[in-house]
Amino acid sequence: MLVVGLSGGVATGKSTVSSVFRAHGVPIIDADLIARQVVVPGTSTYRKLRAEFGDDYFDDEHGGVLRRDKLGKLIFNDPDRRKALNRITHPAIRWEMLKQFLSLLVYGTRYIVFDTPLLFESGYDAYIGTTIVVWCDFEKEVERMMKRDNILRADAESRIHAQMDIEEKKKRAKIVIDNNGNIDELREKVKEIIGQLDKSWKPFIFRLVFGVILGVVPYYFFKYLRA
Ligand SMILES: Nc1ncnc2c1ncn2[C@@H]1O[C@H](COP(=O)(O)OP(=O)(O)OP(=O)(O)O)[C@@H](O)[C@H]1O
Repeated sequence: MLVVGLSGGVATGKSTVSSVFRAHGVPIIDADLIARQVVVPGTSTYRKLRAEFGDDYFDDEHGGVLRRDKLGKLIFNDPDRRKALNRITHPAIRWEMLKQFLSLLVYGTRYIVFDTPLLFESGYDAYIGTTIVVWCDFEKEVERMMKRDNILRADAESRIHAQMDIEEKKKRAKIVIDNNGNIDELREKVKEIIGQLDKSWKPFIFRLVFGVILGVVPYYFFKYLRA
């Protein structure tokens, strides 16, 4: 199975791109969604977060849900608290991603999209088949974020600056999508990429290599046991 990593800047259009893949029947592993799911009340990650950050960061009038905005502000300016958050949440996120990946592997999907804003920062790009970066000009990125999230320009700009430079991401990507046009143009570009991926031999090669490994490893293992 070919894994297609999808990344970009903040509000450059990743979700819009992944929705086109989804509509085409391609499974998506959505890192943002998983990051939200692992901290819902009742999970062990939730309990650890509550013990670490205290009741102020949880909204008990609404089921005790995590106050993401408040925690986001805290960790934005405090690297130690950010490390504490990552130490608690990252193992759960990685485990959930692995579970989803393995179930899709068993299911036999030709390729999947792994949608994660921190694809390059996390170093996952080194392990996956191909990478897509969707970008737009800084000014458009700021405007789209301000409109979608109803935030001030200064907040939008600082969120962009907190991430890896988009030019660096573009350099490291195999496929770069320019999202300076309108949404329909973006959708057309994604459909073209889907057409190329559908024709690609890469998923077949990945399956062949995986199949060989699955056959060869047990063969030598049992040979070794019998010797
Ligand atoms: N080509 C476009 N023209 C106009 N608006 C767009 C375009 N592409 C995306 N948008 C809008 O910009 C906003 C951000 O897009 P989207 O949510 O897809 O970005 P994202 O990269 O997934 O964001 P995030 O980094 O927050 O996860 C949305 O409101 C979306 O509708």
